[in-house]
Amino acid sequence: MNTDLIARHSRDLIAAGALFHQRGWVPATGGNFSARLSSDRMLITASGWHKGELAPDAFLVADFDGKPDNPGGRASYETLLHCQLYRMDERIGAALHTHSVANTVLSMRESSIRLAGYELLKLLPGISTHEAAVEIPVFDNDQDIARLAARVDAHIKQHASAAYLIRGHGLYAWGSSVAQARHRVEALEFMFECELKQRQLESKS
Ligand SMILES: CSCCC(=O)C(=O)COP(=O)(O)O
Ligand SMILES: [Zn+2]
Repeated sequence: MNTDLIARHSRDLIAAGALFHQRGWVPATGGNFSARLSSDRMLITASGWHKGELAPDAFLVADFDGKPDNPGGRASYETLLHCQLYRMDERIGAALHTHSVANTVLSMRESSIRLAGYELLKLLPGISTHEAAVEIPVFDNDQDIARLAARVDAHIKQHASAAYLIRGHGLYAWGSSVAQARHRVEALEFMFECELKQRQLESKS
């Protein structure tokens, strides 16, 4: 296994966790992170770690069936959602999952979140102007992660998507690298906060 790549991904994912924790997007032990290592392996957070306090031993290597190389390891409970992304598109290099107030509240109210007119939309794939709109789909939560991953897979293969929400749970976003996935999470969380504030203003007027 490429130890340099593991070290670099671990460092970048630890930094992402610290930033997300500072922003309040990964409370308690919520959230999980991964980065591609090869055509059939990823580095993924072990289950139950606080994502603001990750250390190099918080990660394990697993295949795209979610099976850890080290049989004693316990990968994230949501590992199959990461596997779904890496299997779907070989260009995906990292996937990040957050549990923010904004993404959770919005996901409880609507079946998809329309983001339109934002400059930060340009962080999402294929968008080069604020004069654009994207629909972020919302999937019903499910403790059966294999079943949830199958629903996500079927939908995203039909309707290309930059990210998705799970109702009452959180955001999944991805990119070609940890840096790109992190920038997309930051852009999406910013736009979700704007949407939440706009709805609050609308409800007062
Ligand atoms: C304690 S939050 C419930 C599990 C969850 O949604 C999550 O994102 C963290 O699970 P993990 O197994 O990856 O720590
Ligand atoms: Zn979660």
